[in-house]
Amino acid sequence: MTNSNIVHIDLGDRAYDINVAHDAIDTLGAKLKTMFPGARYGIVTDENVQREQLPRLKKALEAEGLNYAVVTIPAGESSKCNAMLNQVVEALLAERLERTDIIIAFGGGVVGDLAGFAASIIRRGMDFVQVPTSLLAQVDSSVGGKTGINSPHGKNLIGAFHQPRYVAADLAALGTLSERQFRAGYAEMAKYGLIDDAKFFYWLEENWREVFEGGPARAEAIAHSCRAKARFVAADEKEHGARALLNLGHTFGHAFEAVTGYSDRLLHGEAIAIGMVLAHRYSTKIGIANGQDAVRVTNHFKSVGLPTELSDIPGELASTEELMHHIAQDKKVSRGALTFILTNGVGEAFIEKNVDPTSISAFLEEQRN
Ligand SMILES: NC(=O)c1ccc[n+]([C@@H]2O[C@H](COP(=O)([O-])OP(=O)(O)OC[C@H]3O[C@@H](n4cnc5c(N)ncnc54)[C@H](O)[C@@H]3O)[C@@H](O)[C@H]2O)c1
Ligand SMILES: O=C(O)C(=O)C[C@@H](O)[C@H](O)[C@H](O)COP(=O)(O)O
Ligand SMILES: [Zn+2]
Repeated sequence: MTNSNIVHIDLGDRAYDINVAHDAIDTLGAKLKTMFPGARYGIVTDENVQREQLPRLKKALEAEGLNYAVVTIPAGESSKCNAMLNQVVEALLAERLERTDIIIAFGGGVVGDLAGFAASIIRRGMDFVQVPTSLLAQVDSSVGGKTGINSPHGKNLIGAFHQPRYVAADLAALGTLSERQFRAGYAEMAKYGLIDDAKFFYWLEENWREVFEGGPARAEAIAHSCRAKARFVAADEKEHGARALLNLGHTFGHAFEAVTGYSDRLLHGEAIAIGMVLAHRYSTKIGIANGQDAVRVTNHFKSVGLPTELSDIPGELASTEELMHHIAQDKKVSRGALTFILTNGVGEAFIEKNVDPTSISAFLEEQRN
């Protein structure tokens, strides 16, 4: 792992940088002033981030004389919905932001996905900047241009690819994030190791305590994750191929989020942790992975305090039939056939098309017991 804190996303005329630094918010005003001379800013944030981190961002913008308006949404996954999208769009229009002004998504993945989608449709498309303040958003959602909202029909079913112009991942902002939210983000970080970087997963097994504590190990792990995501996005921006590997654990996980009502009963990262364990177990069941890796992943996630079992999902679990109903709405479904990200072992994930739904349903039934 290198020490560079600027990660470049190589996307031709849509290329941009991620600045991973302790002062990424404090230096943002000067950066924006250079990138977007004369622009006004529409900051979209949630109530927690407004309370804990907005004063820093305001100070950075005011120091450069930048003009801004703030739109605040309730915190949590339930805000990633059509009604809130509408409110945010109307609020930004009421501020008379012009097409050449800039939207700033200031918060976790919920704010990033929602504000990014709003930016993609307001005045047929405005530029936006991501300022991710949760671990999950810093290592995953702020990078790559997937924006959108949930539908009662399924997770992230309404959205657009819309790349940010810049990402400021401020390490100091993580100081006010709760431990549960940090753990949820850690699941997406570990995902990069499980996909194609076994060395990184083994490193995390050894160093996760330091990553949780903060300091150089955390900074290194976040920058490493951004470089991994940058590689997948640059190679396959709109998920025609290898980018689907970033969906490891998500076909199961998104169904768990849907049946728990997109609520804080189960956070996205928690759902994905269970989903990744299940992807390893299913791969073992069909004889393509050795069961030791499924146990290894389960044990690591248990050590950090992440859920790994269907029984870890709070409340009464929906029927297998209902879970399969949501799995059938996955965006990777094509001509009615399921696609899953399966694995030959840690760091050896691959895309499997034409997965038999009855086999997944039987597997989920087994996992309930
Ligand atoms: N677009 C993508 O590529 C992508 C990738 C992964 C996940 N996602 C999406 O991201 C969302 C999850 O993101 P998330 O885990 O960041 O959830 P989130 O946005 O709900 O943030 C988690 C919680 O932490 C709070 N918070 C955030 N930063 C804080 C800080 N610095 N101090 C105090 N509190 C803080 C928020 O208010 C919220 O309550 C899901 O909707 C998921 O689908 C998108
Ligand atoms: O960036 C991607 O590509 C991902 O799949 C990252 C995922 O962690 C993220 O949860 C994403 O929002 C899922 O995308 P979806 O297309 O399955 O909704
Ligand atoms: Zn995810």
